[in-house]
Amino acid sequence: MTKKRIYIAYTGGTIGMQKTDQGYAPTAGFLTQRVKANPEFQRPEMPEFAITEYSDLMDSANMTPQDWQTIADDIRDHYDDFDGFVILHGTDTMAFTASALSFMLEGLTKPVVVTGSQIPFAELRSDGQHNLLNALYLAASHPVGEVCLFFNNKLFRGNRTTKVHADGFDAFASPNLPPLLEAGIHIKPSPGVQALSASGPLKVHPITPQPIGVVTLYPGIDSTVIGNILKQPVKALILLSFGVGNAPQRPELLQLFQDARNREVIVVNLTQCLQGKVNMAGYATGNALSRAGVISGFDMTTEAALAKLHFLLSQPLSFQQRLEAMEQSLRGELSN
Ligand SMILES: NC(=O)C[C@H](N)C(=O)O
Repeated sequence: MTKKRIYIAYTGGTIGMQKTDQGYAPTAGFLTQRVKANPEFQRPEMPEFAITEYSDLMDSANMTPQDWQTIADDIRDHYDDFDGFVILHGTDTMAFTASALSFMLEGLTKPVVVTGSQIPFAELRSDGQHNLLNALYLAASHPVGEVCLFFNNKLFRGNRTTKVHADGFDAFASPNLPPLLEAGIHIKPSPGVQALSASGPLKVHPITPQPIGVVTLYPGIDSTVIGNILKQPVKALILLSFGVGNAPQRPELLQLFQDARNREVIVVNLTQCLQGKVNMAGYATGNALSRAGVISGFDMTTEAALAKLHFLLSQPLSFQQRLEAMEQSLRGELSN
């Protein structure tokens, strides 16, 4: 049987870092050489793979929407020649990149698995070898046609993930959707969780930087704080509200949201709780937001909503079309 071929795009992150005087930083050539020399990656059960190391290896804290575009274009350029894709990426903004790629890659029928590590590949007790080995193996043996994130034995839908641990191996969670697969002694799907199924062809959408505000509500927050964010040239605001989508019911605050809507600024309501979804019909304090033109983000993560807003604002759509798309599931990113 011919072996599957997987394309590895190495963008940077701790997985390939070495210690420097200023702390960990990526080093050109180092990870690629270590992976190729590691016999585990050459086992007969493993797929063939090719590694492309990006010229500007980065700590993912430095990633921008232009970098999301570079990765998406790279996948497009190699799409026909490979059976699946593994993106090696820093963990800090991995959930943002996985979310952005999910929107940019429409009609995906091959797996794109984003992974990385908390300890560099070359160090003692690194989770890098384990994560990369599993990501490669799953991309070849369990080919789901969607953008996933693999970390610590779980394959998640990428746009459902969030980084929840700064220094533990269990760094990612998918609070509102169980993992697609869990890799224990056996590799098992989660009951009731269906992978996405597109029929292709692949279409890569452009994404450009967009001015988007994010504000976390807190008791007694002054309306001018929010008013000032809305005064900037923002095109959208993510409101991280209380509970099922509640905010202080103050006339001047509600007026700010109404004015934003009239100026065609998208205001999306997400809950600041880790789990559960926005329901603005639940309480008068949430209902007032919806009457002021705030739309629901349901159970999207902040990362998914931020990436989706970038995506929608980068497409030639009307304000109304963007509002509607925000409240619909485009790539399995929300349940409404
Ligand atoms: N574990 C990591 O990869 C963290 C690193 N700062 C990054 O995001 O690139």
